[in-house]
Amino acid sequence: MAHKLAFIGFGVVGQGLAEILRDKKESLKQNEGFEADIVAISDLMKGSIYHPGGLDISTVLRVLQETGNLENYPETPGLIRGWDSLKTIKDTNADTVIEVSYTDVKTGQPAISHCKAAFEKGKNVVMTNKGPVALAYRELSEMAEKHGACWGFEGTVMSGTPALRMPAAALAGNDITEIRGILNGTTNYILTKMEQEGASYEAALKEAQKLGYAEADPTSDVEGYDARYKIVILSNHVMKAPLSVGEVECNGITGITLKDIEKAKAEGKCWKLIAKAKKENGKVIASIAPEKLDAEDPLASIRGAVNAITYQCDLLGTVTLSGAGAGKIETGFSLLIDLISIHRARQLVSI
Ligand SMILES: NC(=O)C1=CN([C@@H]2O[C@H](COP(=O)(O)OP(=O)(O)OC[C@H]3O[C@@H](n4cnc5c(N)ncnc54)[C@H](OP(=O)(O)O)[C@@H]3O)[C@@H](O)[C@H]2O)C=CC1
Ligand SMILES: N[C@@H](CC=O)C(=O)O
Repeated sequence: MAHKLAFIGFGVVGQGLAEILRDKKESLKQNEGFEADIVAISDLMKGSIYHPGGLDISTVLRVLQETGNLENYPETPGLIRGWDSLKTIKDTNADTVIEVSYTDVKTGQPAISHCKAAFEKGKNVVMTNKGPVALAYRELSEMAEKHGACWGFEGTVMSGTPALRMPAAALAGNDITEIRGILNGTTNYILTKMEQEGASYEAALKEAQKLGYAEADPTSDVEGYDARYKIVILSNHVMKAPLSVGEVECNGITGITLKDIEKAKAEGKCWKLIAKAKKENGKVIASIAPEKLDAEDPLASIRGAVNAITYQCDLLGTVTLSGAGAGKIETGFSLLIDLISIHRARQLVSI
């Protein structure tokens, strides 16, 4: 049976997943037995459409590209327009909510309410929005479990690179005692552009925004708040150690000038925004701060919007993973892998 999806938010990442579902429809069916219908999309400014029988993805994407608004989706018998996010979550026939609205760095809202509304209805949530995972991990995990729903959030850390799934699956049994990484694509892109091309901070940030890497409010990226959310998610989910956002010391890259970068380069070093979490006496101590790295540091060679993370494991030693940290298709893929996992679990249950 095809999964029925409702999108809350339909910006860069939402459209990325829609493109993947359009372009890989046949191979996903053939290789995974996976089929999905987008039944609803509710976006703040781009409008809202719902059809219980499914929307035509190619038409959705074309209409949006040509007119910028979903209200121009052609009239079809049974089509409903104008439902807000909560009504879409509660009252459509979707079994899974794709939460890709913006990340609010202070309250995590309205995305936390979106998750709660979905779980109360027994609906799965798959999301790249970091707010709910960083601010309400425990409450939402318990709620999902209580209502028999799945909660996927691979894309909240390092986009589609399996920074959460890899340790959970392949490093299970290890005690992960320390995590260190470059977890924000926008800032790494900016620092790389400044270092390699002498670009100004402002020009590099503008490019990162154009490429779809930056947050709706890029202050989140450059001040380190986005990386702070990610280290909190890693601490709670991967290290199984409760850590709240307020406990993480946080400094961004706004104080780093072209002159600092040139100076580091002359010393054979480079500036990176480093996220760290370390278990100490049963507690996790975490921080976000720019660091001047030696060329031999494994994180020094990570360029552009690529991210990297090192897990210190008691049984396996040091394991480093690198890959995309942001981007339309890369992050769209993170939602797809969560959906495929739900699909595989559903298959196992029905055997
Ligand atoms: N871009 C990336 O590479 C990555 C992004 N993320 C996260 O994924 C999420 C989506 O990112 P991205 O697609 O880039 O962001 P965008 O800003 O491109 O898209 C977010 C969309 O959500 C809409 N929106 C905001 N609030 C609501 C609401 N209450 N109800 C319905 N729609 C709403 C916005 O509407 P409108 O603009 O029309 O007002 C916008 O279209 C964010 O939380 C981000 O932190 C995570 C990993 C990587
Ligand atoms: N703005 C974020 C997007 C992914 O989380 C980043 O640049 O890493």
